[in-house]
Amino acid sequence: WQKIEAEGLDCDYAQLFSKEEADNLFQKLEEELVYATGEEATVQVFGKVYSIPRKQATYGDAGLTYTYSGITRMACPWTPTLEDIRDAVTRTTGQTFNFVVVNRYKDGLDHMGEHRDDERELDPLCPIASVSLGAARDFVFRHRDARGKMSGRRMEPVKLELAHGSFLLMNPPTNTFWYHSLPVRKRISRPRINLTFRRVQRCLDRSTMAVHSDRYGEPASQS
Ligand SMILES: O=C(O)CCC(=O)C(=O)O
Ligand SMILES: [Fe+2]
Repeated sequence: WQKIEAEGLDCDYAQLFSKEEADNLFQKLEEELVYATGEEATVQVFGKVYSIPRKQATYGDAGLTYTYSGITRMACPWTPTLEDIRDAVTRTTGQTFNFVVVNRYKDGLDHMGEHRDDERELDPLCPIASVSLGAARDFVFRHRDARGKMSGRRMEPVKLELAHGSFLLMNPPTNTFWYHSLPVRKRISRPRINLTFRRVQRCLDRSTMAVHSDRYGEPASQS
């Protein structure tokens, strides 16, 4: 295990699967997973609709939904491979998860803009567990007070590479103080699948849900 720490940032990183296991899981997920299309493959930013620069799917326990960037996603029922990975993550962390967000990046042009996973329906005490399969990609954390020209503080971003078969545990309060992104990397031609296991609380009053506007994918720094 590798501990990744900064002020308000607390993560653990490890190689969870061997290359053979990870190859096998990637292949099975390519066969099993169905990605969102239509309105579910879009985000809304200040009322404008954008398609996301990657493919996305949500799986989890029956009846769970998850709202971000103005769109409510229904959980599809767990697939056998997602259950296997979820159970491996639970054995490693001692935490249970009822939901997973899947992101598939077809190559280095697909990316995810800077955001926090701070939706109201997430259990704030539960870490977010991120499993990466396929092409290794850079992952960047930036402190909320060190974003943009007018930022009050100079704090170095925290950068790491998420390898094939790797596991990143983002512990509280990381998601309160740090934004994260998966920047464009033009030289990468192979696909990557990322799974973020979460604990979602049921039946939140809609009026208490945060509406998010910063996840649609830009700006992304270039390699
Ligand atoms: O692909 C990744 O590693 C990041 C995914 C992510 O941040 C998210 O799903 O919220
Ligand atoms: Fe995220």
